[in-house]
Amino acid sequence: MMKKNLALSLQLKQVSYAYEGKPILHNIDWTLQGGEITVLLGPNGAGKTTLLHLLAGMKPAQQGSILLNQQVVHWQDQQYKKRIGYMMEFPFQYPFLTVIEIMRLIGQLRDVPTGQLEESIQYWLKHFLLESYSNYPIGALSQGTARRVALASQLLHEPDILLLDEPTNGLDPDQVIIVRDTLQQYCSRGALILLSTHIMGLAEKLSHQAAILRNGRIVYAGESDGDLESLYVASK
Ligand SMILES: Nc1ncnc2c1ncn2[C@@H]1O[C@H](COP(=O)(O)OP(=O)(O)OP(=O)(O)O)[C@@H](O)[C@H]1O
Repeated sequence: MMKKNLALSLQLKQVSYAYEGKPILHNIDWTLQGGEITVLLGPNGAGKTTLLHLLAGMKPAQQGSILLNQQVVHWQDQQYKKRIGYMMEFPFQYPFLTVIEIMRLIGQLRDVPTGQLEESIQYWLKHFLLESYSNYPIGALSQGTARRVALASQLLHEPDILLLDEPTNGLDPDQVIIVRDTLQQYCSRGALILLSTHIMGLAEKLSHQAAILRNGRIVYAGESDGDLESLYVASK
């Protein structure tokens, strides 16, 4: 069993968010810890992606704040962003770039030194069985392959906070296992991992902590060693 990394925490304090006046997240109070995988569950439209956007610094919280190790972080803080890997639900907007091109681009944007970047790219390509696709355009890949590229791309700068929006969508069972094992290994180094998923089996196998978001409110947050599905149903 991995150890908690008490030196790393991410906290939402009274965070609210609305789209065009329509409230989506309501006064969220929630703390995530390094060395743990936390899973975020909730029905379609509950606000999971919006919450991940706020943690990734893609947009500012309209009320409340986000704290890294008890210090408030500004949503555009570049030092904060360098510590984050964010695998989005629909990750790639550049279908004509090849796998290696997109990985280089993302690594460069994250300031990974060139030599280290090439080494890291080769490591993760091999790890996710992607070597034979390195010169394929992203747009020519299956959904599952593209998602593995997306995850590999977010690990190049070795972030200690990893946010993942439905990371196993479109993956076959073998690939789900590779992703699961990768996240467990990565977490055991002390990283903080938060993923949203609709797949209860994955959530139960993978996570240490779980939260259930319904209508923009966290209705459960705690350890996920029990029967998450029953908890989920009971939280309606
Ligand atoms: N850019 C936007 N403008 C207006 N409304 C939005 C925008 N993005 C999301 N919403 C709305 O906010 C609500 C929450 O969306 P969000 O994507 O955060 O939910 P989710 O829990 O991730 O859903 P899913 O499980 O379907 O991915 C939804 O009602 C959605 O329609």
